[in-house]
Amino acid sequence: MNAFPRSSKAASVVRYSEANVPTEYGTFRVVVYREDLGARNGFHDHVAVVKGDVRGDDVLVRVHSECMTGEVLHSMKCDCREQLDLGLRRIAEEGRGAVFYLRQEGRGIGLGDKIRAYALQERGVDTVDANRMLGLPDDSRRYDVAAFMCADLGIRSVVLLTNNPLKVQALRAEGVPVARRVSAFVEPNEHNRGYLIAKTRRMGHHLDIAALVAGDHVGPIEPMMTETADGEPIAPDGDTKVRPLR
Ligand SMILES: Nc1nc2c(ncn2[C@@H]2O[C@H](COP(=O)(O)OP(=O)(O)OP(=O)(O)O)[C@@H](O)[C@H]2O)c(=O)[nH]1
Ligand SMILES: [Zn+2]
Repeated sequence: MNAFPRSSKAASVVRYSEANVPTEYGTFRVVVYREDLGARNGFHDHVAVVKGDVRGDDVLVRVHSECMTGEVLHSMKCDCREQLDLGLRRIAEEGRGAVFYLRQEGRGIGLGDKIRAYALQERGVDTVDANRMLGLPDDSRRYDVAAFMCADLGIRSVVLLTNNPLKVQALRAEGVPVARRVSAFVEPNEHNRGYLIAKTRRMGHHLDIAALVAGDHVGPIEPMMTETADGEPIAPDGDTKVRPLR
């Protein structure tokens, strides 16, 4: 049995229900993990969207945080919906992997405060400073539930689809072996370019900052990069299991 998660909060998570769900990317096993938030706060239903037999090593995983505006309203202020689609599509292509859909809207501050932050962003404040002006953390997300899901599903190590180095670190801190990172790059649009620049400059996201700032087409160079467990970039053909993004 896997040793992770390390955080004690995951003690309040149970595998609650599961069923097959057909999607436009094929059929996935949808497994709901219910997190008990205590008598006053109810619960969160987090979801593992699973393809194939994920027991073992080097499983392609997208750990995704809820974004109601992007995913439901098709807001163009962020890249969340396209990244969720990318995750499902890539995992369907691999025939094996999982998207963990975590209910931590707005990098953990919730929808109400994310929209307060958006109101500040309308006045020119970037995504990080908007949270700070509200007295809220830059990013208060937790990854213990993702670690719990990995252990429960028999995932021993992951190939993580993300641009966010903190996500890699946070998962490792929870004891999840991240074998390497694969870029979750999606093409920017006129509304989310500033947001992507802020995430790159201020949160260290692995994106092509020069092209973003210049307003150029952001090409597929960076998405073809992968990293070793130590964060060293390796050539895309260094590992044939994960194909470069298109
Ligand atoms: N507070 C705040 N949250 C935002 C803003 N824009 C998007 N979000 C939230 O940011 C989160 C993005 O989650 P992810 O796509 O999983 O992760 P990420 O940190 O962007 O890293 P990637 O794995 O590279 O996508 C979601 O919870 C969104 O609701 C914003 O301007 N302010
Ligand atoms: Zn979003």
